[in-house]
Amino acid sequence: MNDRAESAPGPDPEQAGRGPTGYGSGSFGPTGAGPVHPGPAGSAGTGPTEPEPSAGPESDGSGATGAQSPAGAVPDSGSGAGADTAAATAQGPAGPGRLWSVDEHLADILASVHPLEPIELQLPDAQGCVLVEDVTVPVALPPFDNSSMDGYAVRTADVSGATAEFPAVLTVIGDVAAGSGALPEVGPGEAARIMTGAPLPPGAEAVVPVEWTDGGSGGGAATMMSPAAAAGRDGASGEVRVFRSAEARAHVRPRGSDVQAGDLALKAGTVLGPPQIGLLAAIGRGRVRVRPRPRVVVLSTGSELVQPDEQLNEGQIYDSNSFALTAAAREAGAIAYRVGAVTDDAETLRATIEDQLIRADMVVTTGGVSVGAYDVVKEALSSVGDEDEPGSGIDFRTLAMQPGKPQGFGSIGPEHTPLLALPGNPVSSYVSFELFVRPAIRALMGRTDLHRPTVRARIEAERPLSSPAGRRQFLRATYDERTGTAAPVGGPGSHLVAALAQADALIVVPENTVSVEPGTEVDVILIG
Ligand SMILES: Nc1nc2c(c(=O)[nH]1)N[C@H]1C(S)=C(S)[C@@H](COP(=O)(O)OP(=O)(O)OC[C@H]3O[C@@H](n4cnc5c(N)ncnc54)[C@H](O)[C@@H]3O)O[C@H]1N2
Ligand code: MOO
Repeated sequence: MNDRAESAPGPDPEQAGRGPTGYGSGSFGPTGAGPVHPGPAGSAGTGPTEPEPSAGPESDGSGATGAQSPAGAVPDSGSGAGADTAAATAQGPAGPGRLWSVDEHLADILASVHPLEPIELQLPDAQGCVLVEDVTVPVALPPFDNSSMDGYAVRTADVSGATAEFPAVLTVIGDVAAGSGALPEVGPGEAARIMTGAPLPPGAEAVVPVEWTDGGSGGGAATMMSPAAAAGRDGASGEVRVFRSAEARAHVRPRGSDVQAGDLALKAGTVLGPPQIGLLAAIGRGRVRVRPRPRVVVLSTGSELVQPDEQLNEGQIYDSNSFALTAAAREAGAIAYRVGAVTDDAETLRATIEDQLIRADMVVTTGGVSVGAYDVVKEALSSVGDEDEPGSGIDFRTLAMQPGKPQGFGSIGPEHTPLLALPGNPVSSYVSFELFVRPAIRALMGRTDLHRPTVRARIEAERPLSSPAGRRQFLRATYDERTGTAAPVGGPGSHLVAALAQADALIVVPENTVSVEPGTEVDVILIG
């Protein structure tokens, strides 16, 4: 179960509906989905069949108070930090009203996410993966002395003192091309025409570039060689005039000058980027042991959601979260599978997730985690844990942050696959992804650089920024490295996807700060 194919999955893994068919009908736990599946994963609920959730008063800071609202204006006018903090205080730290800090939530997630077991992968599939073995060099690079220029392989004594006026005249004994096996011996008074990368023939001590010679033409300095085919190998015989002397080993790349046999090419823990993949290929390694890229299944929930390109009817909106988060998961290093929106029906959602588990190292859902009557993720997953399995099940929490207040996290299914249930508001889900999912993906990959870089920057704004008391706020911004400033884009509203698309940074306003004056230095997370 949940076996990982060594090769990359089929084409376009992001495509909806690529879920496995015929997956066993076992349930998540005591209250898991029954054996009745709604259909292939991804096809479930792409059309809204449930009633629309009623639009309750919004408490997510999406009101008119933008980033430039007056000092002290708290955008979260609903059950914001005040209410949350009061509840937490009233009910104690472990009670249902407990407010969790961003750091606590992240720590809990990272404590339960472990690097995936290493596997052997073909080089192209290993890109972005963490190497788990020390790779040593089996043969020296370059494997033989070779020319760094197109020119003539010569004996240095023969060209000593050569000038344009008094050139050395050598007999050309043949061509040495890259890949040449049988090499001509260069004797006194002789030269072999040699191409870049070709082995230095025996007897030769240096290479003179063709530009230092007449190229066999009998005239002045050549700009290039006469093509072997076109010239009927003219130039590979006859005479060549050399206009300059050459030091021993000039334009020769010595065997082993890059790496020697037995050298450590790459050490365990290296992230395989393009140059590292190139080095492995150069030393002849076609397969390496790495931690695989995690397979992350992204599914959005909401009966109001319609896929792009489809007809938008009254009250419907396009599903943007599954696209944004699938792209973000891929960018974080995962193999991402996008599952289309699932309707607000707990059984459908449970069955869809169950269908996906076979190809998931992690599941990410969006929407349905708040307190609405149709908050399906909460309904479907609150009770999937197995009482006999410590740590199993999904825990729904209120976090002291904006956006991203409601969050779910836990593990699901027989393999205890981590599941993060993010809030549905598009900015909330994206910010939550950055803060929680991305580090978790990188932890699964065995990477040590889990987090985005954070810099200190001065706020560039016309008016003070307001932030809800008791919540760490993440304001979308553009960061200017040159001036060391960050300027908010859009306001704090969790629905502002257009502003999010302009942003490359998140301004972090601490929990105990309700107003930030322009010019103040703050932490800024670089997400671009
Ligand atoms: N009475 C309360 N209402 C709300 C509270 C609260 O504490 N009390 N919290 C608010 C906060 S904060 C957030 S965040 C949201 C989270 O709600 P859900 O996770 O249940 O998300 P939904 O209700 O499903 O959707 C919220 C919003 O986002 C839109 N959405 C959802 N999915 C997508 C998608 N895939 N692509 C684009 N847009 C999506 C959805 O249409 C809603 O507009 O709850 C607040 N309410
Ligand atoms: O502000 Mo909610 O906390 O929109 O994610």
